[in-house]
Amino acid sequence: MERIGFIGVGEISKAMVEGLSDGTQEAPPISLSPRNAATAADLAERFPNALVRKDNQEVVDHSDIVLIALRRADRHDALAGLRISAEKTIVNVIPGVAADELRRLLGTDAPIVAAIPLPTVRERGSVTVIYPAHPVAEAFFDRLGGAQPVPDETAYNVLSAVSSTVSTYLAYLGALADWAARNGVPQEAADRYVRSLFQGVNRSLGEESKPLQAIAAEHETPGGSNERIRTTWFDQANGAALGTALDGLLADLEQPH
Ligand SMILES: NC(=O)C1=CN([C@@H]2O[C@H](COP(=O)(O)OP(=O)(O)OC[C@H]3O[C@@H](n4cnc5c(N)ncnc54)[C@H](OP(=O)(O)O)[C@@H]3O)[C@@H](O)[C@H]2O)C=CC1
Repeated sequence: MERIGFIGVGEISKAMVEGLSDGTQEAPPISLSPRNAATAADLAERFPNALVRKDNQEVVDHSDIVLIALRRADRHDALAGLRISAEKTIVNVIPGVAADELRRLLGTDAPIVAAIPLPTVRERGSVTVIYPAHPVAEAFFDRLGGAQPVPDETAYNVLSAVSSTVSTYLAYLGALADWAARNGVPQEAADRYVRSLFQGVNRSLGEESKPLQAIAAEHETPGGSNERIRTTWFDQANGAALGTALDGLLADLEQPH
C-alpha cells in the first residue's frame, strides 16, 4: 500500500489524515511532519497508522506520496534543501504555487500534482479537484471521496477561486441568523432554523441532472418573496461585485509569486 507523508500538519492535513484513517478497513501508513506538535501528536495517538517523524526529510523518506500542505509564506523555509526522488508523487495543496515554482524550489523530477481538498474530505464527503490528471493522485483522492481532474491550469485556478467562497457562504448563513436574532428571535432558535433550512436546500443539490439555475428557479414563485429578495439584494450590481472579487482572486492565483 502507498505510504503517505504530510509536510505541514494543520487543518487540511488533519482532515485528510482523519478521512484516510477513521473507520477505514485498510488505513495507509502515514508520516507527519513534527511542527504543530500538538496536532501531529493527537493524530498519531488516535490512529495507529500515523507516526510523527523527526523532520521533514524523514517524512519524505518514509513516503511514496508527499502532501505539501503549508501556508504559502512558509514554503521556502519548509521545503528548501528537501530531497524528493523522481519515483515519488508530490501533491501540492498550496493555492497559487505553480508546479514550475515548486519544482525549482525542490529541484526534483518527481511528478507534481496540484489539488484542492476541502475540509469535508474528513468524512470522505467531497470530490477533490486535481491538475494534471495522475493515476497515483487520483487513487489517493478516491480514498477521500473522489478526484476530479481538470484539463488545464486555468480551469484549476478558476475552481480554486470558486472553492474560496465557502466561508462567505457560511458567513451569509450566519448573517441571516443574526438578522433574525436582532429582530426578536432568540439566537439559538434562529441558528437552528437557518441550519435546518439550508441543510434541506443543500440536499436538492444532489439532483445532478438539473442545472443549478433550474434548482434555484424551483425555489422561487414568480412575484413571490424569494424572487423579491433575489432581485433586490442579489441584483446585477451585487452579482457583478461577486464576479469582480472572483476575477481579482483568479488574477492573483495565475500570477507567479
Ligand atoms: N484549510 C482548508 O480548508 C484548505 C487549505 N488549503 C491550503 O492548504 C495549506 C494549509 O492550510 P491549513 O491546513 O488550513 O493551514 P494551517 O496553518 O492550519 O497549517 C499549516 C501548517 O504548516 C505548519 N508549518 C509551518 N512551517 C512548517 C515547516 N517548516 N515544516 C513543517 N510544517 C510547517 C504550520 O505549523 P505552525 O502552526 O507551527 O506554524 C501549520 O501547522 C494552505 O496553503 C491553504 O491555503 C487548501 C485547501 C483547503
